[in-house]
Amino acid sequence: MPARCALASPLPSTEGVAARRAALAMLDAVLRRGRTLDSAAQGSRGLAPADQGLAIAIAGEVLRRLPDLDAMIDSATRQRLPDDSKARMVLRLALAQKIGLGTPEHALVATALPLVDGGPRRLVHGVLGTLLRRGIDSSAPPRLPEDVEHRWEAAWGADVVAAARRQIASRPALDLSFASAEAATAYAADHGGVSLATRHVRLDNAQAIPSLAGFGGGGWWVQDLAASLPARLIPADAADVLDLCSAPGGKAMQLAAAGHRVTAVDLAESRLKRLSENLDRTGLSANLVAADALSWKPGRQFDAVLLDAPCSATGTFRRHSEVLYRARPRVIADSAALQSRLLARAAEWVRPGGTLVYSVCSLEPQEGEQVVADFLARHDRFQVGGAGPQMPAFVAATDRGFLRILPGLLESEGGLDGFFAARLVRAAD
Ligand SMILES: C[S@@+](CC[C@H](N)C(=O)[O-])C[C@H]1O[C@@H](n2cnc3c(N)ncnc32)[C@H](O)[C@@H]1O
Repeated sequence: MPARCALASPLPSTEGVAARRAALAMLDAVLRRGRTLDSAAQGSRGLAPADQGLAIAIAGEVLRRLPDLDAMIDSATRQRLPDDSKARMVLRLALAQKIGLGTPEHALVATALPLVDGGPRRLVHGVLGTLLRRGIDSSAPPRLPEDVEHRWEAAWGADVVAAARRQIASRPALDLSFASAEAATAYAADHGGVSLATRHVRLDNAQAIPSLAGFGGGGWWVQDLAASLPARLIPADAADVLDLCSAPGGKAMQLAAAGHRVTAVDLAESRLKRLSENLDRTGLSANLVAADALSWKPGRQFDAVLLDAPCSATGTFRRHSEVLYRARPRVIADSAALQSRLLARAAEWVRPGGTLVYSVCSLEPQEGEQVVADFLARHDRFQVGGAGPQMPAFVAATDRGFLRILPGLLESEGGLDGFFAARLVRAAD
């Protein structure tokens, strides 16, 4: 039997309320105003670090479990609460803490009710009490939003959707990319990590990144293993490489560490500043250019061009679950249109016989396979080049020669972000 909640006497303390209030503000910014959780969290910088961390954790749990939380709430109300009503938001917050953070029931009630003071306090109290008394079964992995499940099932099949549900429920491992292969192997051995590819180490720990061994030394940077794959498509002998849409620079650092001469272009000055700081920390170098890739003219062609285009980022749904709510069909279509323009532009800077790599951290075929298929239909001097010799063995090219990383791959090792990449080779003149 589930424990009964002492609903008649919620704790009088306001301890923990500030964190919940901040979580509420973050969710409002994300769900109503389309912000990312990272940027919404900037608004709570005045909080004590522990409270801010708790607020982000609670908001993250809500975003991971929203469809299930809403189904629970709807099962306990006679009239459906509007999606953006405060009562629904506060109930989501409380239930997510119960399921995802194991918060005791008396603390849930005590921290939920002050959030609706002067508002629907009785309603929230009643619904929460009903649900807690009924008992919350969270044994099944969370469902993704219905439209996303339909879209991904049509594109990738039911098994991939089931794997995505399992992935969103679990905390992703931390992947580090290293400047040197030897350093990665030694780090994995010394710090209990696993190396799943050259220059890669996966750590299964939740330490803050700056407190990890070697952070100050700059021998590594944080980069999901899937995000490290596109740079591995650049041929080792390409001396002069253009990295378009480069910031914050995970791929630029890989390229610089592999010995390529890198020109890194990005539109956003603030993000280029982060790239510059990342290069400083790692002791790597690249020529940085703040420019719009759609209009910038480099004045020469390159041995290889990497275009890691802006996208819906739905492949990062494990760590940034809000992407599932932002990636509406219109957003995906607009994004695909921009990607097509950027890819056509990038192709102009590839020398005859050179390589063009296109990538997106998206699970939408419209932004991956479709963009490249449309490009190839209009650019007969480019052909698909396949996975190439630097790819880890667990990655196989698809029938069309593309790389497509889906939920379920390496699941027992902790999985990867969803990703798409294609290596295109320009015919020699
Ligand atoms: C997916 S992120 C790139 C991540 C980066 N390649 C890395 O490995 O860290 C996309 C980047 O494209 C940049 N961007 C968007 N539109 C652009 C444009 N028209 N020209 C240049 N950069 C652009 C954004 O500022 C953003 O930094």
